[in-house]
Amino acid sequence: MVMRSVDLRSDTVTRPTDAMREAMCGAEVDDDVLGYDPTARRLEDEMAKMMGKEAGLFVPSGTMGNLISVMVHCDVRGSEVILGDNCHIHVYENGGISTIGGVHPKTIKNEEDGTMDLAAIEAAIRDPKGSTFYPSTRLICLENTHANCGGRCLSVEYTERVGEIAKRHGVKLHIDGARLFNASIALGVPVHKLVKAADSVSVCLSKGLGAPIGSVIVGSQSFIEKAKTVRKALGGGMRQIGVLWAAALVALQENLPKLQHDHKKAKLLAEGLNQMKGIRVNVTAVETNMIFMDMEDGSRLTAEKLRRTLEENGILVIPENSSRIRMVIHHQITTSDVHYTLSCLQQAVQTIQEPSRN
Ligand SMILES: Cc1ncc(COP(=O)(O)O)c(C=O)c1O
Ligand SMILES: C[C@@H](O)[C@H](N)C(=O)O
Repeated sequence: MVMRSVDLRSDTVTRPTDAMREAMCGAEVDDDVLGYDPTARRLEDEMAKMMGKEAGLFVPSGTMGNLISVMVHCDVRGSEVILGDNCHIHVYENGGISTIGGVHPKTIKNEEDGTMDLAAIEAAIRDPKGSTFYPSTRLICLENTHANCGGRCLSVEYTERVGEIAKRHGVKLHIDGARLFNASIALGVPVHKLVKAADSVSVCLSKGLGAPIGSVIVGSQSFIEKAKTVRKALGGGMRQIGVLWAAALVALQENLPKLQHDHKKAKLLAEGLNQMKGIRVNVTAVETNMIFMDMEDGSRLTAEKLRRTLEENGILVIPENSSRIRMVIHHQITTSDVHYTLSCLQQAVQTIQEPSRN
């Protein structure tokens, strides 16, 4: 019997569509190290235009996009970057900005909504007069949407305020925009407005947009030229990348309009989960495609028990910790998959909490 499969582990799990595979087969390509792959160039220019920046550069992953951006902005020894203590760059990128980039992190507490307190950001900027002892602050990093805060969106107003602080102190601003398009759709704001204050942005096409691989960093022409050199040094210079970018172009056309449906399905799932005994979801905090499902104390529910039961029903999720599960909606999750997940979870919760009844 073929087991139904519902993969809620992340929006990075999507498979290329037939249209993407077709585009990959017929992609126009060239050596992107010795010159410019024409398909890559087309998408880099298109992304830069969408973001309101001068230029763009393909990178194989969002991790590399962030690392390159930090290394270009912090190209002097003793540089320091201000970033959230729960942001992807600090938590999930192997400490690359320090171990590879040689950049010192100065973390500030991420609030539940993904922001960092504005006063705390400004207070964290080192006084240049103290340069005998202190690292020198060269960059502030934001993350929009904020993955570890449950896909929360940073507003234009907040981003502009951080940009003003950065400008006031001669510091650059980078946005990890892995899911920037989700923020744009959720807020009803074009992406170029969300990143106007940023000197650089890293945007993933391999997340909600459903491309099989790839991110793009955008910024000034001179920033992108330096980024290209750092990308090569990191081994990210690739040859006929048009094969990959062709899929990303299709993803941009096919899936951008679908993000709003991902958000609606996330809300539907969150509301259904919240009805279950022993389960708690902050439904208001579900702004985009991510849901954090918490098990209440005394509920006899654990993330591992639920993960295992769901897996037995073909539903894949990732526990955040012993009493929290993350679920991420993407364009290959149907509304029927959401209902199936809810009914399997309802059954699991009942079985675990009232074993005598079954
Ligand atoms: C917010 C955020 N930034 C960056 C990344 C890194 O992207 P990649 O997995 O392509 O390295 C991810 C996850 O993948 C992410 O969720
Ligand atoms: C786990 C993390 O690296 C990935 N960005 C995700 O959200 O799935």
